[in-house]
Amino acid sequence: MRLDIKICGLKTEEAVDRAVALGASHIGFIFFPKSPRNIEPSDAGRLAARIRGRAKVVAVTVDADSDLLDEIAHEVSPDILQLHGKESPERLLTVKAVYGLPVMKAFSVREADDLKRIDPYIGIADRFLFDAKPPAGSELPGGNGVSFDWKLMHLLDGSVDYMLSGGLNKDNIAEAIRLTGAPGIDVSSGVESAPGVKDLGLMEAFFEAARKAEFEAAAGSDT
Ligand SMILES: O=C(O)c1ccccc1NCC(=O)[C@H](O)[C@H](O)COP(=O)(O)O
Repeated sequence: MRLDIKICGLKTEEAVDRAVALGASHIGFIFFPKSPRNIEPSDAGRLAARIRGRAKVVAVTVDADSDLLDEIAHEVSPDILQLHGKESPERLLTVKAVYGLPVMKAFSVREADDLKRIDPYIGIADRFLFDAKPPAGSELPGGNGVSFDWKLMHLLDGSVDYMLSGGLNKDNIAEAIRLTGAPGIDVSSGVESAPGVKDLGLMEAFFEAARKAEFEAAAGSDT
């Protein structure tokens, strides 16, 4: 299976076009006003229209109310909703029923016990995203550019579908793929020159490193 690569927090036509040209499977838009990557639903809708059908459009929200989700559904027509707050399993069931969309539930991880928190969501979330815990004082639940101990992923049941996230960049992605065998990876600040500003050169280097590591992992598993 080809490795899924999600680039998150895009705000410009140039960045969206390049990410898809580089082979991004998922493009994430952030709907969280405190984030430097926040985007208005109408602007995200225009960017999403450029790439529809070529990459999955992911709407990232944090404990969003129904008004915001309605607006996103109407303006953006995302393929996937990423819930990056403290949404309960019941909230996921409601969101899935109302919008008829797959849901990727984000969890922050520091230690083994953090992975147990997914148990009530199994069979409800369509996919998980494992991110690092935000540093003390951060107002953002994601996009902090910090990693967690990737070896913890070995504790997961092999049937759990997930994206590995948190502090990934061109220099560490090969090791992250090698250690985890993750089916998907997600990056935001590791391909930025400043908070919220995507760097096309860093994006290219990230893809190159990730695809090389993917190839090497596949070659290794054949021998
Ligand atoms: O990126 C943000 O600003 C953000 C804000 C609020 C909730 C989620 C957010 N990002 C979600 C993502 O999927 C990021 O790609 C993920 O946290 C990894 O970010 P990074 O460590 O910067 O690569």
